[in-house]
Amino acid sequence: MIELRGVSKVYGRGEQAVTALRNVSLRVEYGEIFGVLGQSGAGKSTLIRCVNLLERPTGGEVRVDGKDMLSLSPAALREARQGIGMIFQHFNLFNSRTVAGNVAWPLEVAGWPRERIQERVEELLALVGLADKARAYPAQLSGGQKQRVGIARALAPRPRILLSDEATSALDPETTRSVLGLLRDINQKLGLTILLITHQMEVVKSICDSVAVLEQGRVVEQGKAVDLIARPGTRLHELCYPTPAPVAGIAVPGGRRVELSLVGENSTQPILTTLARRFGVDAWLLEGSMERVGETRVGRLLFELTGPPEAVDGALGFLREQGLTPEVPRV
Ligand SMILES: Nc1ncnc2c1ncn2[C@@H]1O[C@H](COP(=O)(O)OP(=O)(O)OP(=O)(O)O)[C@@H](O)[C@H]1O
Repeated sequence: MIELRGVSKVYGRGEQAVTALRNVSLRVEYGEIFGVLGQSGAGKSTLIRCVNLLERPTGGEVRVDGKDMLSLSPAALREARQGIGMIFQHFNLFNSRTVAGNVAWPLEVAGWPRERIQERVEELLALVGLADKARAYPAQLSGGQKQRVGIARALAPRPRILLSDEATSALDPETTRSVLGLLRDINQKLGLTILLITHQMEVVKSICDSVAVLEQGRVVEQGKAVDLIARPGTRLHELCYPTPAPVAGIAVPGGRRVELSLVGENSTQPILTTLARRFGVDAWLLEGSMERVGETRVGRLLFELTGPPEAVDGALGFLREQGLTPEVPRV
């Protein structure tokens, strides 16, 4: 488990001082994939580097597996870092080493015997689907393959935690999907806790269990990804479903605008026809989508209801009874 409590980070001093993190608190549970989403300059890299102390926070507390990282001796910190792997946007591979040599590197540094290293490297290359590339050099690999080597190298010393610093930002959408699939796979197979930073909503939607939104060094929202995405009014919901200008301009005369989030089982009900049949209202669909957030189906419908006011009220009451909490947003 990773816990940041009131972490701040200021680079430089006096007039040159830049505050990168302001009183950041977050908690990553064992075995989950936790995403930190933010725009460029929000402080994401600083935050993730504060976990393994590649950056030392200016204030606050960093706990990893219950250990107070800031109070560790240099030797104890080196040992703690063995339990925390890291992968990077630009892979950071050694170009003069083969794929196998790159994966072996942390094990050589840790003093593993040669035969065990070879065995472990073979196991890892099989895990990331690169068993046939052991003797290739990074220059001979695609971006996705390079990131797989990065992942194998990070996993070599059997860490319990993996930090991912924009690991898919330099990859095309299809390769991104396959690398994210691999991360989800190792998360499930190895019970690895993953903390990742990203500016891509797609990354959050496809693999994150929990998420924190970082803006100007502050966590402005934190929780389960599905809950935040499905709840109108949250930052994540707005980022997922920005109301397009043409829809904002449409108004059905006398209509009540309704935004409905459908999660899990609710997403499989014929909700609009039910409203029409039971209450005699008309539903004018403005926008709708249905997608997956992790393993859960999440849908969103934006529509206007028309009909006698009692019928429309009845329809809204029915939606509330179903636990669908219709929100009526501003037009
Ligand atoms: N070593 C440093 N010295 C001074 N300022 C820094 C340093 N590293 C980062 N900063 C500043 O801290 C703020 C947060 O930077 P950080 O790199 O953590 O953000 P980020 O969200 O990761 O951005 P990006 O997505 O562009 O990498 C920025 O204003 C940046 O200019």
